[in-house]
Amino acid sequence: MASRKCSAKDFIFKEDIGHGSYSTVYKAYDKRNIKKIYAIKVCSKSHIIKEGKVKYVTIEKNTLNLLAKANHPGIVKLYYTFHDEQNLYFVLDFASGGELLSLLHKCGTFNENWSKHFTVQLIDTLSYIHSQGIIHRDLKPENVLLDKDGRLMVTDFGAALTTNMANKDSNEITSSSSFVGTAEYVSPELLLYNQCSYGSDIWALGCMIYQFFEGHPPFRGENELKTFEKIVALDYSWHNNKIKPKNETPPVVIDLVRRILIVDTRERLTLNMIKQNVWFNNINWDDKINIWKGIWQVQSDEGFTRNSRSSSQSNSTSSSYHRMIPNRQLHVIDTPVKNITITKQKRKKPTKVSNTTSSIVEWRKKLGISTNMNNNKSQSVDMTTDIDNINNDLIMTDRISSVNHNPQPTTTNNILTNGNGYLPPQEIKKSNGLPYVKEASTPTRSNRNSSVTMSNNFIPPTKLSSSTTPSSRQSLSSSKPSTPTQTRMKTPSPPPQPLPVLKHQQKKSPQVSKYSTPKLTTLNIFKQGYVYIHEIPYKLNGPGMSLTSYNKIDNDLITTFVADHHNGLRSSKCPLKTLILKKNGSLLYNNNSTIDNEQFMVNIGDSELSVYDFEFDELEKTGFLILEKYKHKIWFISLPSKQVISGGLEINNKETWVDCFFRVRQLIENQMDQNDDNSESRNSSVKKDLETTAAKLNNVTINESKSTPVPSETFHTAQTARSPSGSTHTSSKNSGKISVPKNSTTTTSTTTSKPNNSSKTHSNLNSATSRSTSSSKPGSNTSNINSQPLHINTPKQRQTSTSSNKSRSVSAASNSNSSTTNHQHGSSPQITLPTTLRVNTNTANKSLHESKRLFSPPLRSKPFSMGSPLDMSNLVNSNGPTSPPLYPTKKYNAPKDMVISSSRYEVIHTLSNQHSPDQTVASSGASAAFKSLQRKRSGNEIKFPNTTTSSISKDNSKDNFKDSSKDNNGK
Ligand SMILES: Nc1ncnc2c1ncn2[C@@H]1O[C@H](COP(=O)(O)OP(=O)(O)OP(=O)(O)O)[C@@H](O)[C@H]1O
Repeated sequence: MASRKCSAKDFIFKEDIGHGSYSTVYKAYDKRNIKKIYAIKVCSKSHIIKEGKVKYVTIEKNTLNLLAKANHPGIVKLYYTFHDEQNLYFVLDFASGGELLSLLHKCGTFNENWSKHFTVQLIDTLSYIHSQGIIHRDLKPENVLLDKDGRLMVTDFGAALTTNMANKDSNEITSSSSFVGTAEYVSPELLLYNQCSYGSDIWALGCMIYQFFEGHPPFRGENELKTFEKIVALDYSWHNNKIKPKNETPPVVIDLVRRILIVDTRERLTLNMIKQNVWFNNINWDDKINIWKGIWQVQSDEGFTRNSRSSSQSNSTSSSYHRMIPNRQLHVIDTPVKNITITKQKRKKPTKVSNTTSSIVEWRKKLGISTNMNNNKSQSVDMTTDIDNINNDLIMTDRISSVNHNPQPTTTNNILTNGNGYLPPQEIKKSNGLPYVKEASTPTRSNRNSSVTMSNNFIPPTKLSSSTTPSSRQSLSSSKPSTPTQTRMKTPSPPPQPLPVLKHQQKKSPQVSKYSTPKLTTLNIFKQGYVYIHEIPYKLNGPGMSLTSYNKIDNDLITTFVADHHNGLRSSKCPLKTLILKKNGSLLYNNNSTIDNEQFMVNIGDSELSVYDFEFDELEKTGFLILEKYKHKIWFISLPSKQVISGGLEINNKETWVDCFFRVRQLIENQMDQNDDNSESRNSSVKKDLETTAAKLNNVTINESKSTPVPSETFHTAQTARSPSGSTHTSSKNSGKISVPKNSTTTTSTTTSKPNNSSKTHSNLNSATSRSTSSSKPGSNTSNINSQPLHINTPKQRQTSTSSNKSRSVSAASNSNSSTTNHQHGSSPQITLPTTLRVNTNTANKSLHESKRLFSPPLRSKPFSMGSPLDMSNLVNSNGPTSPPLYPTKKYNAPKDMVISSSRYEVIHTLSNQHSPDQTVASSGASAAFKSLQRKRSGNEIKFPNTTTSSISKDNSKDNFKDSSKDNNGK
């Protein structure tokens, strides 16, 4: 395969799969070989410079470059590097199995077989890395990824050090070093002497072996300083794992770890010595085929000890395997409340190097050790490197290696050895043509052109950013890598819609946002619908949500929980409830059988409330909205399918629950602004609203008639013909009675009555229809750009969607106009349709989204009630408050007193200004969740089947909890 010069245009960027402190990693397909999947690490140049990361990016690039030569299966391979105006790109092996740490968290601990297998692979990999004169310096389970077969791949060489040591199997101190690494795995020589060696990696290996058996690293203090103290004092012990039976760790392993975790590097075992250890007596270190079998290939038994999270379950091994690989996403949509005085925006991920460094300085100061940290001669890159240097010196004008677009050499069959290790590249080439490094010629213009032709509406990031992104979003996402893009631009936003105001509420003073002008509605019920609510109380001593697990609400916990309790969470066993969100923030529920028995659940404005979106999609009725009142309760909220409820007690389906939450929080903030210290009056207002709602709900009529399947054509007609007039379904403001006139849903009143802004709406509607009919396949040419639905699933927009998530966090805290952003990108008005109306073809969905975007529902003025599915579809657009107007050009200005934090604990802690021992735990859980925050909400993907991404995501979402490994194993 001829080598070539690459650019972002050569790849189809899919979902982001992770975030580092200076990068976002995307899954991507090679356009020239669509079966080939890569992980592309995208680093924003400006962010790298701003954060002083140039050095680490350069090291990573150079090291991976060097290590890519031998195709060692234990190292994430770098295939290409390139850059454009904004970003640097690393095209890497895609490790679909995720991080080893996640697997370990899932498992609790590994059994001896797995531990040994992983250790053997680590040793083989480290041997190779050291043989190249490289010290990794940040080895830990987080930096070890797994491929689809469970074969490990070491990654993250940003802290690596290249030495000239002749003896590669020596723990002799090689150099003075900068302080890098992660507290728990940092070696004592680095702490005490500011020096490192190959032995430093071996120290980390020892920590990892310990962790495989015990479930946690050997040295972990309440904070980094305490951790350091433990490290130099060799203060660790075995059998601390309460889940695991005592003495399960074989003495031979304990002895091995003891010989590795030795402070004096001269006494510490070297890799060769480790290989000779009795624990590896059955290992043939030359048998690379066996060594490099994936963990899923070698073991048929469970290779792990279940932890408490799943101990109640005894599912089959294979399903357990599948659940081991996390691929569901928990999105934190938590918003801290205002009046918190942290102003600095938290980074997506803590910058471990600098954090650890400052801790070490502090620690060394305490001990009276020299704190001269500038002894870093071995690192050659100037931290002050400017953008030109990045362009010219650092990155990256061509491929690392020529690429064979065949399946990767990471399968056992492809691992070629010469008995001593890996075949030299030439040998490999001769043997089977697998990739190896070679100088590549500059691609020809025609090559480049051809890739452009293949690019399906690819718009270079620079173009796209200038044409699509409102400044507010840019300002929020300025420090993140801008996303490579491949598809289309977004259509302009619909015009602002008036908000409904009920007459009897007009006396109340209107709530006006500080940052935006919409008159917020005084409609009492913001959102209402049938849901399943699963409530888990907090209990100090577990097992469900005990202090330990509760404090670590992260992706893993929720994934496990949902997998384990799927049936209980959303099934006929779980009775449907009516959930009501009031404008005062009250979230109430009502058991449908006892409709008058309304329960107060929580207040959305509560500072101790966190909200998570776990693959939640209102259109598809998948996933969960998770609400958590800190140390009180967790609620899993999910939506029933239309088959279950046949009709729907749903109002305001134009806005998602999440958007409604945000809007209500915004309202509450405004109220707080207006009357900061009259909590009493707020309480009485809450009470009053509760009473009003209770009275209203007493009169709700629920029509239990079964839904009638409706052909897809009808669906389209119903969408486009939905009346903006409001004549069909209107809410009763006086009686509180909700009823829908029969047969009212087939109205085509678009032409018979006009909404407030009817002319505009009408023209949009027409325009939607014509676009809908004239639209061609996605990506065929730019003329389609304007005909795309509101959500367009491009990496760029996923990026802005990320920003959108972030801005959600901002909004409630700051009373900003973030709902504007949300509405534009993350959550356009949702139309909830009966399942029978849902059409899965691209065209139909496209029509749906176009109609959805352009349709301008009026206020209702007449009562409505549940009816047939068609009734519902009309209800959807004819009721409830509209979203605030959009202000795409308004620049977002964060208020000074705003906090952006992922951690519910941190928020609470900041509020109460107290310290408690569980802070660390809570923060780490939150930071894991915060990582997930950066991912787009699954709904964005599902909505647009026009892109390949959407169909893939859709599949996943549909099958949310049955086959959680599908995405990882099915490639
Ligand atoms: N080759 C890959 N295949 C699959 N996922 C990957 C790959 N590389 C990275 N990831 C995922 O993306 C996340 C971010 O990776 P990245 O290397 O950018 O940052 P990091 O190493 O986690 O953080 P930092 O570089 O700040 O230490 C990782 O945590 C990992 O889950």
